[in-house]
Amino acid sequence: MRYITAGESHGPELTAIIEGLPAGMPLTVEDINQELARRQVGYGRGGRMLIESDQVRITSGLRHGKTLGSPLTLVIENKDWKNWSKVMGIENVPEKQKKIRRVARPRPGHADLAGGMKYHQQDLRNVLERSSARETAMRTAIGAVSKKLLKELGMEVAGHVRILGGIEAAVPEEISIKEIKETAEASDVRVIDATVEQPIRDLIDQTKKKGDTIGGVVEVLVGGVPAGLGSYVQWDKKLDAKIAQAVVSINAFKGAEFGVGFQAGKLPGSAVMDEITWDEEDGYTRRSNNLGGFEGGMTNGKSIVVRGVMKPIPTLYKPLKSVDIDTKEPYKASVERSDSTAVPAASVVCENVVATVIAQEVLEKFSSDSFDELQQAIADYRNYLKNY
Ligand SMILES: Cc1cc2nc3c(=O)[nH]c(=O)nc-3n(C[C@H](O)[C@H](O)[C@H](O)COP(=O)(O)O)c2cc1C
Ligand SMILES: C=C(O[C@@H]1CC(C(=O)O)=C[C@@H](OP(=O)(O)O)[C@H]1O)C(=O)O
Repeated sequence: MRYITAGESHGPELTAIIEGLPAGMPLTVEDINQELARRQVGYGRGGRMLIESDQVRITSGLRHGKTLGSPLTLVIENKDWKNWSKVMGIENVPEKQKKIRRVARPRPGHADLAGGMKYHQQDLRNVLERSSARETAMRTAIGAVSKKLLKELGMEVAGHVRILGGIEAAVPEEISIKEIKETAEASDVRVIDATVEQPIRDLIDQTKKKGDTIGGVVEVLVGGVPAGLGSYVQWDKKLDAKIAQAVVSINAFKGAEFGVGFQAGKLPGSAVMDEITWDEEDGYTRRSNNLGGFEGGMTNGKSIVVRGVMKPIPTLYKPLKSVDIDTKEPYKASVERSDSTAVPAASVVCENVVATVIAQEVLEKFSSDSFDELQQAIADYRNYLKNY
């Protein structure tokens, strides 16, 4: 399965084409819209989320609720476009009506300056329009399709906020598929929970008042994943590495860790490796899951546990020092309307990019021209693993 996304933050719409889905997979617009709505939650977001109410339109690849195996095209309208059409000027705008809203004072932490240098742009709006995290709405839509595929094959993906601006949330010690199912069912609540808690709201309010921003850590859990997805035979076949790339590709994400993660650098081997056991019912298993479900770049049958760290939002209402690219004089950075924090939304994005990578891996490993063929192949493989 491969895909490409397109669209500017204040352009008319976001688009994606996904190719390589099996034919005959059940899918509805609601499966995707539900996920898009989850991404829009969270206290601390700016005015844009009041304008958008993301809904997908499917324009190819689906017929009467089932995929056709042909490219699936997804479209999400930017409601804000109507306020920006004269600034964006995609269609011919008469000279007199043109608006520019040029950005010439790059924001530290954003793509503005490096992007302007690289693409020879003197209006940094030409950079920020595409580098904006608006694009994560479409990656969430693609993830929703992936999640649907995984769910039909017995794999659950859930995500939640672990840390927001230094305030920590609790998680279950041992993670099993049952717990992930519960987490998935409760995940809307848990995603919202992180910011409905008064101390966190207070922190966001205070931060906003100071003109500052906050980041955090999100966690994604994937249960029901069979052992043997990914491979050790070549560096670019390692599934944990592919997931790490997907996580760090989310705007503002600066790192990924699995299981005990960076703590592994401080712990003895006895507290990190997951001892192997066997029983009649399940075959091989482990009592612990310190390695987050990966050994040798392959899933080992335990739940995948991956965390990503999101830096604070770079646009500050109390702007940081920057330089005007015309005069080279020191100036405060430009301020575009902005979020104070977007960690709860980003946890939904993280779930969805992880789901996409796993779905791609499943489709690569198993016969998948048709969905029933894929279901059979996974059932046979699970049976094989049990008897190994
Ligand atoms: C859901 C989400 C919402 C975001 N909202 C904003 C925002 O309102 N203002 C802003 O400056 N950055 C925002 N960001 C972060 C920037 O898009 C990001 O920092 C920027 O593109 C530079 O990329 P980098 O941080 O990965 O280097 C958001 C990120 C995500 C995931
Ligand atoms: C539009 C979204 O996030 C945007 C991401 C973003 C950025 O710089 O990354 C800046 C803001 O855009 P605007 O300037 O239009 O308010 C956010 O609202 C979204 O999440 O759908």
